[in-house]
Amino acid sequence: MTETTFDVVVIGAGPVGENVADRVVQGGLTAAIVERELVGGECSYWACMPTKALLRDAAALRAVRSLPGAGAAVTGELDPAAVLGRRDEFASHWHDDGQVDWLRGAGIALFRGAGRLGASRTVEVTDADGGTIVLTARHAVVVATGTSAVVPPVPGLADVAPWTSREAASAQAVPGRLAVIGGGVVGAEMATAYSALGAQVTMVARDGLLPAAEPFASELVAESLKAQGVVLHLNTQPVDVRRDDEGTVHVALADGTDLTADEVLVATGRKPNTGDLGLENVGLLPGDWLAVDGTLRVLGGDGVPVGDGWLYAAGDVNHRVLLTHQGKYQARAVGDTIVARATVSPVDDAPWGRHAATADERAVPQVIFTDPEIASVGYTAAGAEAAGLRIRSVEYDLGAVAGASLHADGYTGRAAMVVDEDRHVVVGFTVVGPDVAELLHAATIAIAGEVPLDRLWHAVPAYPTINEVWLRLLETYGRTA
Ligand SMILES: Cc1cc2nc3c(=O)[nH]c(=O)nc-3n(C[C@H](O)[C@H](O)[C@H](O)COP(=O)(O)OP(=O)(O)OC[C@H]3O[C@@H](n4cnc5c(N)ncnc54)[C@H](O)[C@@H]3O)c2cc1C
Ligand SMILES: NC(=O)c1ccc[n+]([C@@H]2O[C@H](COP(=O)([O-])OP(=O)(O)OC[C@H]3O[C@@H](n4cnc5c(N)ncnc54)[C@H](O)[C@@H]3O)[C@@H](O)[C@H]2O)c1
Repeated sequence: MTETTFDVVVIGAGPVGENVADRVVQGGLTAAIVERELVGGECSYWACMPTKALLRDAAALRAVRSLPGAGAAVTGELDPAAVLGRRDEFASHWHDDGQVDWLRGAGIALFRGAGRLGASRTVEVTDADGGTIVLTARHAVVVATGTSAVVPPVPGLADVAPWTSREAASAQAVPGRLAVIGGGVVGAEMATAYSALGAQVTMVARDGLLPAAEPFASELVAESLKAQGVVLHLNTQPVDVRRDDEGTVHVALADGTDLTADEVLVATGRKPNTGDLGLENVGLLPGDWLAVDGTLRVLGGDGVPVGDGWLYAAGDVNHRVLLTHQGKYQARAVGDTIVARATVSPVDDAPWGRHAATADERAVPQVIFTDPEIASVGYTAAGAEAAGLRIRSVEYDLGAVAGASLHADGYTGRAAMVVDEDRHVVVGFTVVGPDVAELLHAATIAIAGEVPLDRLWHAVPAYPTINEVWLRLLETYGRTA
């Protein structure tokens, strides 16, 4: 007979659900995971990995072409079919056998089907044939069901079979003309990728390009996209969309412009996968984001944990941070918390404690893989001021750093360091430029470690690396002691 009672039941086998289940099993509990599509989730098949595979070849080509000797060795153009083929490998050809093997090896029971919350501590799983099974959790149910793309209610848009991030990540051919609606991270990365793959790309960015980034970083990406031939329509939005008999999509914008394209990508944000999760059975509204407390227990409308605190939510679905690495960080914290509570051990949920996901508020790193790349962690200057911090922000021209000028001819980039003037620690860092992604972790450590500025002077960057920008930023700020 199939076992149906486990210490922990996790709904959603994306990167976050997998890590929660693994963590509780490592802590000595039993775990089941419920998945309605592919084990590995959005990130593995339709988000992080395939989109970065779409971007990587063009980035490598740009790097080579920025050097006269190496550039002379490049005699051909990017091969889109080879790029798409390598992307297919990174998406495991949309098969999850490898991840299922990993679950088995980790001692996690997999139930394929859609999970719905039932009465206290139960999850009903409905498989593809309509069969159902009810799982019971002794200690906790964790919702890690992620998000889906939002398609805004623009007249005609839903009828033209628009691409969402899923189609952009998994397309088997490059369209001749691609219209991108949305100037956020998905829109900017996919405009970069498809433009390099040969599409004529038009972007509609209602709130400007990458509005959450430092303005100098967004501006450099906008300039670069334009230089690549991408047409940007900023601060306007589509008001009507239709596809004609020849298959061409017509997008009418609020400013009176009419665009034409072969495909239209909608990249206007995400909604939580909670519409059919049985939230009504625990007193919550279907379709809502799941609000959580400091240990990621789901809160009811009264701000009190649902039931006696048996329901948790981690990853995108709790709306804290929509990034894989941050969701996996939450997974480690929530997994350890569930084990601690199950074994009646102390829970350390004080800031930076083992069971608190404090970095979600203060030290979230992100790399946007545009050309140039934007790497940031913590606050932007505007974000810090909005949070009420007394800050000073200093900037430095990255092209003036010896390591950067060596890295590529005509290297263009910029960095900013946001300092909390009351505590003399770095609370934000942004760098934009070619190949800056791998620079980021030093800043993450400085912010999460709250390293005093005086001590940062003793963290000497090697010469001649791009990391010397740290020294230049400190010199621009000036010594405090
Ligand atoms: C195009 C794109 C590119 C991105 N690139 C990056 C990047 O480079 N770096 C980064 O850090 N983040 C990136 N992200 C964000 C990243 O994909 C998410 O933060 C991450 O996938 C969240 O993980 P998760 O486990 O919470 O949810 P998901 O990965 O969405 O997994 C949730 C899983 O739950 C399953 N599920 C949902 N409902 C049910 C149910 N009722 N029953 C059973 N199973 C269910 C789903 O099928 C899915 O497998 C990107 C996002 C997009 C859209
Ligand atoms: N490299 C990475 O880390 C990476 C890559 C891709 C996605 N992600 C994550 O995925 C999440 C989703 O990304 P996203 O780009 O879909 O969302 P987003 O929230 O970053 O951007 C959506 C954009 O769409 C615009 N918009 C909304 N409605 C619109 C309309 N009707 N017309 C025109 N524009 C409209 C908004 O102004 C906004 O700038 C992000 O939170 C991001 O963290 C991360």
